[in-house]
Amino acid sequence: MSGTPVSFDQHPPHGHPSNTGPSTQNSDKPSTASHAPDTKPDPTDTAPHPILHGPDGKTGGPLNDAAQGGQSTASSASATKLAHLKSKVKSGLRQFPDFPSKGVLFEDIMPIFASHALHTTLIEALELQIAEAFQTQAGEKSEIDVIVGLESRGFLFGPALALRLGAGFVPVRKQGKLPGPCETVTYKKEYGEDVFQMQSDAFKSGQKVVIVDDIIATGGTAAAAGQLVRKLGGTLLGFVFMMELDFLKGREKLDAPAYTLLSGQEESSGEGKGETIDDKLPLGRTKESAEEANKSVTDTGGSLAEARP
Ligand SMILES: O=P(O)(O)OC[C@H]1O[C@H](OP(=O)(O)OP(=O)(O)O)[C@H](O)[C@@H]1O
Ligand SMILES: Nc1ncnc2[nH]cnc12
Repeated sequence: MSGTPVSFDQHPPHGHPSNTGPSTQNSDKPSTASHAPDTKPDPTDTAPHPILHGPDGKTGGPLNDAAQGGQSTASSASATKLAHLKSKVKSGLRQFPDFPSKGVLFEDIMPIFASHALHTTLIEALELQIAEAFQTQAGEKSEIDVIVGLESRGFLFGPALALRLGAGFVPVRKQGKLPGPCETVTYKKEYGEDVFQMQSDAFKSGQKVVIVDDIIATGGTAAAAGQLVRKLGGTLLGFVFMMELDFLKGREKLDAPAYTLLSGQEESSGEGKGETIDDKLPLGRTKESAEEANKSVTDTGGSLAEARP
């Protein structure tokens, strides 16, 4: 039913609208469907280490890979902590079928920000994720000069993260909102087309930039932001997302490493490899609508390379 939220564990595996069986995601607590999630600390929470999506799309970012050959106690503790934080963040998500249009399973992140505890946990998790991804020290000034946040949900946590990292914050906004000379890119996203802008003097050429946003779906939005950063002469270190809708393969549109805290809409109830795109479509989405949503940036001013570095 349109507009009715479903919990993380309730939403069916994409591509299987009729499959309403239990999720196999992990032992994270399900979010509550119609009210803000319970945010009390849970001493019994023993979630396994979730997948860290590294730049190659496989398990583990740079630190994790190195860790496989002999992890230090400190990095091991940090990985365990990150796993715990991710599990908490995930408990604050909820899903709305057929929003904003039919066939889209909307991931609602707002309960996370409605809760002081979950909001705090999210910022901590993102800081740790960035420390792992870019080998910075949590709590210390990083080599990152600028966090670029994407309108509008990237504005919810980009500035807080920038403060924690000792970096500046620069917004990418929808067309017509920023004064002065701007760079402009038109792009396609999961549900429609949009135009992004960035002020031409937002940062200095050569500054090190990390782009953050809540969700990467088809990747059109993030790819467009990457183009803007490059138009300004920024050194794009990578992208960080709260969540990735894996089946839409958005990271393939990106030309810098991408890291995500959580995966969404990825379960396939054990069908395993060899699934077609039809098997991976959420809630009645047609192959045609998914392919339409997945079309690349329309006004790129340059081609997008492989996502993997
Ligand atoms: O990977 P894609 O398919 O491009 O989609 C991802 C984008 O879609 C949503 O933003 P939206 O444009 O809905 O704006 P909002 O944050 O203002 O709601 C989301 O916050 C991402 O920015
Ligand atoms: N399924 C989805 N849920 C929330 N935000 C999105 N942005 C693009 N696709 C989305």
